[in-house]
Amino acid sequence: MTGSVAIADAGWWRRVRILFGACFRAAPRHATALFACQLAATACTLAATYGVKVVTDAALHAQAGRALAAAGLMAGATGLAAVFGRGYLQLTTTVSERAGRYIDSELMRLAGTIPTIEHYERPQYADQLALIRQERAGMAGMLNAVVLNLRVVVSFAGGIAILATLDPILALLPLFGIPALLANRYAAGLAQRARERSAPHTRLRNHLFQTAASAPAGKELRVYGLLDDILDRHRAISERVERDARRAALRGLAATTGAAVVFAGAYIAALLLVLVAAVHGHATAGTLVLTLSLAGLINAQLASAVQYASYLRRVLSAGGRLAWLTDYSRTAGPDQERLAEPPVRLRDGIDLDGVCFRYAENRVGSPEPSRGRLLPPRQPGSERRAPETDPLVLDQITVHLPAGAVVALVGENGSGKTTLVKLLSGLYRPTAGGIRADGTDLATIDPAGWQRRVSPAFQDFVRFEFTLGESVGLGDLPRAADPDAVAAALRRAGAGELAELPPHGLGTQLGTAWGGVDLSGGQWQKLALGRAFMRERPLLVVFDEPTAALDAFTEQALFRDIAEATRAVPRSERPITLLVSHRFTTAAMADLVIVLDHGRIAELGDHATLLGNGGLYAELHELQARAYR
Ligand SMILES: Nc1ncnc2c1ncn2[C@@H]1O[C@H](COP(=O)(O)OP(=O)(O)OP(=O)(O)O)[C@@H](O)[C@H]1O
Repeated sequence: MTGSVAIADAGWWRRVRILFGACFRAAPRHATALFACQLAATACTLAATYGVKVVTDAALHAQAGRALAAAGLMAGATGLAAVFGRGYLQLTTTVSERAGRYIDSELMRLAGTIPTIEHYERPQYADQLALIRQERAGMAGMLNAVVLNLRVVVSFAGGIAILATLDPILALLPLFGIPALLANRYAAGLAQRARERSAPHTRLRNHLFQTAASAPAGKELRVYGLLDDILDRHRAISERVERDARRAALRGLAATTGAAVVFAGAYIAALLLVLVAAVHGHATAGTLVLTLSLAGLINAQLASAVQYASYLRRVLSAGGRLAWLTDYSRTAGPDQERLAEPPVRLRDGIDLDGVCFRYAENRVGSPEPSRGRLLPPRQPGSERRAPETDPLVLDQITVHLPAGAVVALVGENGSGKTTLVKLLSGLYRPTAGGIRADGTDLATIDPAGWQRRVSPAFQDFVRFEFTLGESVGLGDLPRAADPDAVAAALRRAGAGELAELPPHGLGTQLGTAWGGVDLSGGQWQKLALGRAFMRERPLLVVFDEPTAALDAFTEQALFRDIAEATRAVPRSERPITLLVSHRFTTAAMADLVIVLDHGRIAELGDHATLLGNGGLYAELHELQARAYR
């Protein structure tokens, strides 16, 4: 394990390389042309500025030919600067769009390749991701930011060189711009820190907005009359964010205004110097006009430098987050070289050996190792540091899940069933203890490989608003476009009739937001079940209450079919089937029932034995049976 990963770990040079790499990889020709255009435009602007002196002096000395030629060259240089400037703008748009697309895919890839899901629940990680999403458009402007700063540097250097030829003292003028640059750096730092401080509040504000503006929450908002409450919360949190940003902006403004006054004083002094020299005949009128133009150019560049330097800083700090995410996704995953492939078939089964789990690091307010740092998930062999005070959600779970068995997991709300399912699916790693598949520790098996051999139907399944066929076919991407495979999976999920859903059967678009069809809660659940049936040779099939929206009889029939279909396959070919349900008719079909109570195994055995024991299982069974009588 490489330890914690911090934003500050990514040096400036690395950030530049990452973002430059994105721009040049996304649009190599356009990026090169963009550079050339901006440099050419800058050179033309400087040439046109110097032309002012030549034209003025030639006119005053009645050198009409020289004045006309210089004016013609000036006009040409100005025209060319405008053409290059337009070309530059066009190229900037193209490069930014393509680099933005490239960075978006990179972000999706990085966030999605971390094999476990613990990081999604860590506040610090969520804040960083929210900031990355906010700043991702800015990252694509890296090339633009560099080129604009380069233009400022070239204009400055050119301006100084020309001023030095007029009077060496005038070359000192740009030095008075340094306080402005420092003040800008200070102001940008203040604004950045304010943004980082506000990240959790901004995230909450976005959540409130999404809640108030999204369709799924619409029903409860109306029925419970929650809108005003949400608006109040949104207003309060927004004011807090804005107050912090305003305070930082005011302090920054005070610093940059002071620095601007310093430059204005130097500007006036330079003009007086040339004016006095002109009055005494030591400088020509052309020199005076050129000094005026150059001082104006430098002043404009200075204002731009302040803006562009802060733009570059922002882009680079966003680049730092991208570098952080790159490192985080690399260190969060296990060492690929030491990983084994999952077994082809389970011969013995899955053993849980003293498995403990706590969500310690994910809790809001859990101690941070250090500012801005995140601990990657535990690697094999290293114990996670979790405060002893945090409750264990799973405590000393030791059980053997025999190969080919149908196992039911029952227990009251919050007893740890879903958590156990996620551990078995390789989405979390145990805080202590181990899980072994045919004797091999899951921590040493490639998590992505293991997850490819798990067929899950989760309680909080996703409603993929694609076509109906795609929504089911996603369960096994290589066969996603095979209508026979999709229809068969739907039949196994007890939803064969959905294959004929009007108007286009499997080709029917789902989701009214896309002009498609909406399904009932139960139908959406059956699609999620269908996805779980797509995989051909899973080692573990998990149904984590995917039938909560189905009536008891449908659920019973469905699980009976699943159990029968499983048992029809030779035992050596069967996956382990894990059923999580609150209905005891379902548990009765299992070979083995695990009763969880407050994260511990309360009872273990088959339905008949557990009923005979007269323990928690029998008690809950009796309660439910009474409710149905
Ligand atoms: N992401 C999380 N972060 C922190 N705590 C969590 C998280 N998910 C679950 N918990 C806690 O872990 C405990 C077990 O939750 P789990 O979802 O595993 O229970 P369950 O038996 O599946 O419940 P249910 O029957 O209601 O689905 C609960 O106390 C819950 O509050």
